[in-house]
Amino acid sequence: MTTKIAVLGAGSWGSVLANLLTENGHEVTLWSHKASQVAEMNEHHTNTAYMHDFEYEHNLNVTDDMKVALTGAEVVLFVVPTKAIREVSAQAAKILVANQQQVTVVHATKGLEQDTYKRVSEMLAEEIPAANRDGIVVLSGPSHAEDVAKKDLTLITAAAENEDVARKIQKLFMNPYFRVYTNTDVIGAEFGAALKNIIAIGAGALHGLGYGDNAKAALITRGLAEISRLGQSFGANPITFIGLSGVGDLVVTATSVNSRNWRAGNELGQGKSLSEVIDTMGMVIEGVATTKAAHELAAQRHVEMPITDAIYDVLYNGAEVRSVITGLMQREGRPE
Ligand SMILES: NC(=O)C1=CN([C@@H]2O[C@H](COP(=O)(O)OP(=O)(O)OC[C@H]3O[C@@H](n4cnc5c(N)ncnc54)[C@H](O)[C@@H]3O)[C@@H](O)[C@H]2O)C=CC1
Ligand SMILES: O=C(CO)COP(=O)(O)O
Repeated sequence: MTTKIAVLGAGSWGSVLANLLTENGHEVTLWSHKASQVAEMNEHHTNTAYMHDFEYEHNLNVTDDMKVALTGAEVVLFVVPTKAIREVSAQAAKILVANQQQVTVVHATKGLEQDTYKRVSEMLAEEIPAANRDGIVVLSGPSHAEDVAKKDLTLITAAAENEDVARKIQKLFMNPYFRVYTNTDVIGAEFGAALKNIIAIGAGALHGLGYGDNAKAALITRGLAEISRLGQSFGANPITFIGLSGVGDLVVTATSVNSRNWRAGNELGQGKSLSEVIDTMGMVIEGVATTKAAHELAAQRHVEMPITDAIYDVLYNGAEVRSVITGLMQREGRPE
């Protein structure tokens, strides 16, 4: 059955998800706020600023008019960076309310809001109270756009409090190379998604400094412990952190050259400054802002997150990566 879907955000992930949904036979309109990008995608079916050497389905509609994208849509997928979620969803809510339209809201964004520390689904629930028919569905898991574009095998999770709604979204995305599981632990899925980016920066930094596989495996393992601690303090199910949206996403992000967060960490490890790294990436490095939010949130809730704190010191206080590693290694011995 064909579903009419609006995808808001045409960076690497939004555009590739929109392409996959189009391949799956749905009627998809992708919205971008950049007119030049819309022209390129409609005329040449390319999106060179975000995806090199990739040709999109020719029947994927791209527009810079959000009303065109939303009108008639049954499902709206948000894939803008965390810092743009409120602005874009408030704009969408106005259009949906004026249209008297009810939609299923899905997001694939990975981060926490600055200062409020809210999860993306909390922001969306606040911004789209009237037009949101089903609660929010979170799409998360180990899924670099670059691999999905190549139709490499990818498995992710659709998390929603209402399992029927998660199943509905699962069906839209499933195809022979893209397998979707359902989960009802929205809190766990979102904390796993947001916090793994912090650890990926750390893993990249270890690589940039020349550390070996033992160090990287240890960082991933102890990183997962602190992700899980903070998530559980909000009621997340610990099992979620050993699933696709937990360890799955952590492993891919903390080991892949496709990861923007890993690459940022690698460049920091090689001695570049944070501003240089941000200026040259050209895409969002969610882990930088999330490190600040998680560091502050952990302090507020008295949750121990030593790796996050160390990465915060590197990113925000100018600490040397090697010296924070020494600090972590010399912490008092404790049971695992
Ligand atoms: N790239 C990937 O492989 C994956 C990314 N994600 C998540 O998806 C989200 C988006 O990431 P990417 O697509 O990689 O980012 P990106 O940097 O490639 O693209 C972001 C897009 O959002 C647009 N945008 C930025 N600010 C905006 C605003 N204020 N209003 C409207 N549009 C705005 C940009 O123009 C761009 O089209 C992030 O939270 C990321 O963690 C999740 C899974 C995979
Ligand atoms: O979340 C991702 C893969 O699952 C993408 O991570 P990066 O933003 O680090 O590329």
